[in-house]
Amino acid sequence: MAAVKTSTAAGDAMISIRGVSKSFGALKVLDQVNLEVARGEFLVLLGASGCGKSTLLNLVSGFERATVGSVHVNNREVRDVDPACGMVFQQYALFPWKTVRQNVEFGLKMRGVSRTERAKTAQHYIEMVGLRGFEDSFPNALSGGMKQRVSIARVLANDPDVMLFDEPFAALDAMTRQVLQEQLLSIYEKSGKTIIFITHSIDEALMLSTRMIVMGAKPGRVVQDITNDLPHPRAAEVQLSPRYIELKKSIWETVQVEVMKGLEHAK
Ligand SMILES: Nc1ncnc2c1ncn2[C@@H]1O[C@H](COP(=O)(O)OP(=O)(O)OP(=O)(O)O)[C@@H](O)[C@H]1O
Repeated sequence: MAAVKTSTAAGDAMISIRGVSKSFGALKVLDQVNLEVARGEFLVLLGASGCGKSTLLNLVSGFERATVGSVHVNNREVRDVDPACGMVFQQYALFPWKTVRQNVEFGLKMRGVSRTERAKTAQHYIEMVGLRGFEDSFPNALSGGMKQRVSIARVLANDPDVMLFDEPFAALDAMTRQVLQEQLLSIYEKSGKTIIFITHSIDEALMLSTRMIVMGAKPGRVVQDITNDLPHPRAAEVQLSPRYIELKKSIWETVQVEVMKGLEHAK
């Protein structure tokens, strides 16, 4: 699959997190995180609840600033909310008073893209996520899975360098989740976007990623960095392969140790 091409060669990092620590008052949430994400990589962040995954994503998107260290996206230091990054949240964050088309067009309208051009772009992405026929529907008439597809189309329409996903499928039922995983995978394989994706599901991480980071807690830091070399294009059958099971076992052991440590701390 030509678009799935990552490189960690110096200077080719799309995202550079350098010596980043983050505290909220007295609480140190991240400690000395160093992470380079290559252009076209699909990086999944795993780790116990509260280890700082969302905080790390918020630092990349510019919603938060590091206490120490710096974050660069496409060679530019992140100092504010950055249009180079598109974010998809667990809760859909759609405008309830706008139709599907208006939601998808929103960022383009803000950037002054002409009416014809944005209608064309919105239609392209609405169809890509399988929502043809729902252009004029309002969010409250859509299922959770459909709303999440609108969120994905909206981010894609803005054509960001980086797409950030904070547990986007966590609230969905298992079947819808699998369909959306397959759609996202196919979009990734075609677009070659750089992605950081948070999940609590090791299977979701293995299905989607090219690389997985397990974070430890208190304070949050990187404890395991694994390349996911399962071949693309991926389908559900990959879960039966010996390599899948080997990778799953390795991650599971680390995640389990970190979760147990978290529970000990909480006593
Ligand atoms: N704005 C904030 N102010 C104060 N504390 C915060 C803030 N944002 C996050 N925290 C704290 O930082 C820690 C890490 O939170 P974060 O949401 O990054 O973890 P997480 O790994 O994404 O958790 P989960 O998997 O449960 O979503 C938590 O203890 C949280 O309470």
